[in-house]
Amino acid sequence: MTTTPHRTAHKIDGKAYAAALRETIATHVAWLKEVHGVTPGLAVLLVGEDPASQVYVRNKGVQTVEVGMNSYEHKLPADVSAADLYALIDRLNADPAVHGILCQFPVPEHLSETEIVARIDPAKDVDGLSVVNAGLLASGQKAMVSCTPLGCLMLLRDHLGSLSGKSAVVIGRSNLVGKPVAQLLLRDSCTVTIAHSRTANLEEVVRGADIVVAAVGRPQMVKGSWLKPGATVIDVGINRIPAPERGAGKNRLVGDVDYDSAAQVAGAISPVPGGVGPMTIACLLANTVTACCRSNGLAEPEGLSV
Ligand SMILES: NC(=O)C1=CN([C@@H]2O[C@H](COP(=O)(O)OP(=O)(O)OC[C@H]3O[C@@H](n4cnc5c(N)ncnc54)[C@H](OP(=O)(O)O)[C@@H]3O)[C@@H](O)[C@H]2O)C=CC1
Ligand SMILES: Nc1nc(=O)c2c([nH]1)NC[C@@H]1CN(c3ccc(C(=O)N[C@@H](CCC(=O)O)C(=O)O)cc3)C=[N+]21
Repeated sequence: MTTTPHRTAHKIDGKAYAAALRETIATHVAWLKEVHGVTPGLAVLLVGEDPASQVYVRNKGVQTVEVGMNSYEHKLPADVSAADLYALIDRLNADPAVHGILCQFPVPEHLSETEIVARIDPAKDVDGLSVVNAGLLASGQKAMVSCTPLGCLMLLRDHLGSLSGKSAVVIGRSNLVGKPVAQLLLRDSCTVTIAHSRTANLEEVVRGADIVVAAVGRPQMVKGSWLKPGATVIDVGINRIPAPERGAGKNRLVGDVDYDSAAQVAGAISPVPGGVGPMTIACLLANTVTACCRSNGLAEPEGLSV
């Protein structure tokens, strides 16, 4: 009789990595204050009252202050006019105390995310969403890189060392996550496939990959049986699903990967929660420090960008 050896993937601890990154950031912030007399400042705009967005924005504000930076939170009513929102962005663009500006998405229907992003000074676009930053990244130049992709790449490099020559599949092609993740993997010399809702034979495409990044928004879609044994899996998805076992009306957070089956096959996998999510916020702080240094003509600290 043969027995299959029991495998359990290494858990990629984004929470711990993010905590260490925030310590590094705090050191740089202290140095910027003491030696150069500047305090990095991050402005976060929240339009409307989406409960999940409120939680993220609060977490961002708390962590910004924890590392010694200034946090400017602007809560706007759901029916704010585009003109009023743009006037605020213009003020923040001109404010020397503000080095990073992020408008939390999604915004209400009557506003255009594309136009909001276009209004933000690319030098303060810590979300890396502007055409300028997306173009700089795509052409291999120094850019502000979106926080979630930056966090994914830091975790992958930390776990694998060099990514050169590895085959990578990114599931999802959004401007915020899928596309910039793919650009970063390409820059690190992976052979990159970008999959999306029209991809034929997704399971087979995924099975060829040494690295899988799932940014889909479909709870537990990627199964262990789809994976190449030993693959490294980064789960970006944040989905709330009903959890009646926790009590009536309770929810729990799951990723786009079915963690339990994937952990039997993968070599390493990032969990949800505790994986990419905490990295996103830490990288937002890192981008703000980077933006502050660039705008003051100072050398950029190492370890805050990739
Ligand atoms: N951890 C974090 O910090 C963050 C997490 N997220 C989470 O990551 C996930 C993705 O976010 P985001 O990129 O903004 O989402 P979008 O909805 O903008 O993009 C989703 C992508 O997934 C693709 N897709 C949808 N269904 C399928 C399918 N059945 N098979 C293959 N591909 C599919 C879509 O394809 P198509 O283009 O063809 O429609 C699209 O490209 C969400 O769960 C979100 O909550 C997002 C940002 C930060
Ligand atoms: N302009 C813009 N930029 C963004 O980067 C952006 C956005 N809009 N809109 C929404 C998404 C989502 N997002 C997350 C950030 C942190 C966690 C996070 O901290 N997650 C924790 C758990 C949090 C919880 O328990 O709810 C974790 O995964 O461990 C998750 C998701 C940023 N986004």
